[in-house]
Amino acid sequence: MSKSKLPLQNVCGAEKQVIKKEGLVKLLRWHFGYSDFRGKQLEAIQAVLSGRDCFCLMPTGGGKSMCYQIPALAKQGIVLVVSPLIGHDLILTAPFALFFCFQPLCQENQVMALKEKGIAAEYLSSTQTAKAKNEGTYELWLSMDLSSLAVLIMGSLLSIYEKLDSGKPSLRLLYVTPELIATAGFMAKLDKIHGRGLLSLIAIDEAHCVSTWGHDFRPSYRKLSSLRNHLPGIPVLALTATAVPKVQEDVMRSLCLRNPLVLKSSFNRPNIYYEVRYKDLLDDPYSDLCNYLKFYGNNCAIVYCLERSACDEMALHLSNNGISCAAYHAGLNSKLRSSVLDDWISSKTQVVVATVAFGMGIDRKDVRVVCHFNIPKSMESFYQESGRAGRDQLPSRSLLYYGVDDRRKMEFILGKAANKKLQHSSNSEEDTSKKSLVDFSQMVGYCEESGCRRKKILESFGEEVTSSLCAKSCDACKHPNVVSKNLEELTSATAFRHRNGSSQIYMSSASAFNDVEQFSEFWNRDDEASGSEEDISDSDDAVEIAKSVARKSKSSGHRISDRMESLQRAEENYYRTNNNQEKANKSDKKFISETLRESSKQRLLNALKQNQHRFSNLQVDLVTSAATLENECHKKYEKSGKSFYLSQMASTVRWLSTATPEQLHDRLGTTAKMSPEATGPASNLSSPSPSSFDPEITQVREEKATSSMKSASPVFTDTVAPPVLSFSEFVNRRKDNQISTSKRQSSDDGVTQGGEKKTKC
Ligand SMILES: Nc1ncnc2c1ncn2[C@@H]1O[C@H](COP(=O)(O)OP(=O)(O)OP(=O)(O)O)[C@@H](O)[C@H]1O
Ligand SMILES: [Mg+2]
Repeated sequence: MSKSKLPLQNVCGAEKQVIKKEGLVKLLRWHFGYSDFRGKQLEAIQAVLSGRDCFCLMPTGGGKSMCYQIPALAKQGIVLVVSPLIGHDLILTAPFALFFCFQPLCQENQVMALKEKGIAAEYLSSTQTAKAKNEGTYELWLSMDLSSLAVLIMGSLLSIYEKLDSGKPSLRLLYVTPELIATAGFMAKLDKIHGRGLLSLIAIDEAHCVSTWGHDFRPSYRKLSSLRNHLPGIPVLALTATAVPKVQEDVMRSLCLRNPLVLKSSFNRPNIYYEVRYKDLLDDPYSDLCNYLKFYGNNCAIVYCLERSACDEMALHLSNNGISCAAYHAGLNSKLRSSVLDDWISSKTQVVVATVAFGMGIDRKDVRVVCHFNIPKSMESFYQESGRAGRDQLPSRSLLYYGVDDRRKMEFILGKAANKKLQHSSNSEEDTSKKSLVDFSQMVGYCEESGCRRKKILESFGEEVTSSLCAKSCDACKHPNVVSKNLEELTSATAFRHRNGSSQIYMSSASAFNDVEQFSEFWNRDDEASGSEEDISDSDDAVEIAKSVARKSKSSGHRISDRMESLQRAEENYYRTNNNQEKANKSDKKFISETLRESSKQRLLNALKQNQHRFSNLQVDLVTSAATLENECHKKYEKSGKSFYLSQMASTVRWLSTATPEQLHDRLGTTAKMSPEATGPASNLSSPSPSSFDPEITQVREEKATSSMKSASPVFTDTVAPPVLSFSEFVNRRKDNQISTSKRQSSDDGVTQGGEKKTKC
């Protein structure tokens, strides 16, 4: 509902004087309905209103936008808000991307929300796209040659420019992208507006993007450094939620802030409970996640996976288990993405399974669970992504599934990216290339070291805290015994894999990663101007999505406490079972139950089904094959115990995702036959053979087809099958490994943080 304006003179008096709190609170209440300012909001607002630069670090969902929205209402003039594009949201080549660029949803979203409140706000460029779409001219745009297109776009921009040029523009907030700032035309416009004394503040949101040391560096942000000299006398407000001390300094220097007021709130998100579960110790991580999500009924969740194909597979698995969910990633066409998002925002689906490209600018406040099914690339990314939970400040959860193979895979990808960067960069950039691996090691520490998880997050941002701050709201503080038991098991169960060559799966198959597109959604952002097809949000999506967000986002607050209670109970049960199991294990550590064996067979069967498209030339009965593989593991590890059996099981499941038909054939022995056309190399794997007809396989294919899934998982053509060692071989290797582990630990002692024992395997 539109509201009349509060007279500005009552709020903001003479320049360079501290603006009284009462007047600002009045604006906050009047326009936004909030009773008081949060955290450092008031200080930031007062600083910029008095003409001072300000660097403001506030946690995710902390309310940074308010720090420039209130000044826009309290003082005459226009507030220029710069915020980034989403990942690779450009579909056209650079020059036209400036105009066609798909405005961050946060801009669209914020502008619409502000307009609904009667606050005059605009964003430049995608307004034209939206208009064109509404007028049915969008298709026409796409078919036009570039010069006519440019003329048309420039014409459309004029309406906003006209507003800016009018004697006394009523505009309060103007949202733009850094790319637009870098153009001579727009800069000239800004000069004019500034010359007429109409610019009151420059706000740079997500300011960490300016730093090559930040987790989300964007070259276009670098160009913002010229703003300070170009527009003298205008205060600059830099805002971010994720910047370690080094990045903070880099941001302030790069943006040429002068004597800024530096405001740092704690990064702590007290309403988020942090937990890590270990894939290598779970019978079936997929089922575990299913059970976890089921406790939430219809609550809202995001599950992040590393690859698009993994998103598809996970979404299929969750759906098959009765969870309403859908996959969302850049590999889907824009219509499908739009409808997936629409359904999630309107609560038609409960869970979105997505790559990390999903989330930025989607201000759904009531996300109760954020799950990372693969380890994120850095603590900053993890904080930002997990921070999408509980923006309404209500209890929420972050759950990370950690797997040793995932860690190796990520190390490989980051290493490869760093090498690639080094080849194309100067020596001065060498440090930043290596940085990604250093950042990642922090994330590994979060998973593999004991001690409070919250403390680790906060310390990674340079914040010193005591564990008591956590108040048992992470698994390590709430269930320390279970966590240390898990870490011990993880160490012993995976130690031998260090030496038996399983890491070769990634190291020897570098060619398999040539399909970088698979991963570029999370690491290739510094390539913005390339016009990559990695557009997670193209124009029509952006407009529709933002509208949906504004229209349909509804909180289900009153049901949350009930659900949190039931989750609490479920969690207690989980740990009780775990504790009981620990006791049971003490009495008979080696026991591998029939139930466990059955679920292992099922797990192998699922893995075979998921990878069946690559084994299409192999004549096998899937159920028999699963049983053969399970039996092989059981024979070898029956006497050595459950952990080893589970570890081998996990290893075999992963091996199935990379093995060639020949390798599987060799391992299955007489239970499998190669069809005649399979005698050549793995080149014909993707063409289904008529002889491979199997109703079960066909059903899986159909399911995949109907859900528009792509069988895009990378094919590792030269993988090495992990040998199933005999028990004596295993013990010998383990002994060797323990010796090398103890050597490594003694050399590590000097660098172990906080006196905590390292449990890296
Ligand atoms: N003083 C306040 N009192 C209550 N709610 C507030 C206050 N200030 C902001 N909010 C609300 O908090 C939510 C998060 O705000 P905002 O989007 O500005 O967070 P942010 O710090 O920019 O987060 P992110 O880092 O994720 O972008 C919004 O719904 C906003 O309306
Ligand atoms: Mg924000």
